[in-house]
Amino acid sequence: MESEQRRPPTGPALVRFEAEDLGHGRDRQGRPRHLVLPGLTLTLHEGERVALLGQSGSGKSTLLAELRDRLGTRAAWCPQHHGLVPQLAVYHNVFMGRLPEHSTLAGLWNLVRPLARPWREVGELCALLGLEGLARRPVGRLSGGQRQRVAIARALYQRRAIFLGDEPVASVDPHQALRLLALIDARHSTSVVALHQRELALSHFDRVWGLREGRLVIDAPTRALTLDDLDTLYPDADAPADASSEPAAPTMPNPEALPCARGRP
Ligand SMILES: Nc1ncnc2c1ncn2[C@@H]1O[C@H](COP(=O)(O)OP(=O)(O)OP(=O)(O)O)[C@@H](O)[C@H]1O
Repeated sequence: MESEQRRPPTGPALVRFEAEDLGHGRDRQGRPRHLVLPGLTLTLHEGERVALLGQSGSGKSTLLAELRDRLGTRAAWCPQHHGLVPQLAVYHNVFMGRLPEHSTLAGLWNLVRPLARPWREVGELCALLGLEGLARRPVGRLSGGQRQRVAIARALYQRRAIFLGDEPVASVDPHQALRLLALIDARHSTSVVALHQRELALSHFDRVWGLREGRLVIDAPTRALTLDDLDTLYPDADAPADASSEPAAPTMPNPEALPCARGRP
């Protein structure tokens, strides 16, 4: 199990950024108006499971949006705020994951009267995600954790090779987070998942991308990293409870020691 979780990536590059400026909006030269990640150099390889870390505002969603653009229909997408329609039932929200694949008529018909096959498929996914019996319930009447699982079900329903998730396990307990990540892994050969649970990043993923102040400061296999390395991504985190001691200055991982400085393993 351990070796499976930490397998080194061997697949070809799926997306490569080479000193690229990522941000929001475009000026006349096609450069971002609001620059978030200047000069980003990064490669996503097929077969990798990547944890994307960094404090709020560090650019995780910006990077995921760019990956999503480049990967197009190869990637399933689970957005940060779920993107669900609260008035519609769980079934319809999950079905919308594949709406572009259906004709307009089939899509509309299915809203009124669910078609047998998607009804069965969505029901199976709901059962896997602990949402049994909720297919007809409007999403607006679900708990935060249940909504999160509906958003994951919708992404799984897309049946893509790659999974991109913006904090898809933020509202569930650690045990459930592991279960959900296992379901995601079982259905996708490659994933990039933004999250804040550092232990989970080290225990579950092959690689960490760590963003801080507009820079990719960690790009390393998890086996080469410690929790202390990941702590450096959160300079604004609360000081230790022991008020008598001087707060320790944040220590960046030694760049020479990190595999992103040494090249790929
Ligand atoms: N549509 C947008 N237009 C302009 N600036 C934006 C836009 N979306 C985000 N930003 C800015 O880009 C920066 C990075 O935001 P981003 O959402 O990528 O961070 P994040 O790491 O995902 O944060 P969080 O963990 O809070 O979701 C922030 O300064 C944010 O204000």
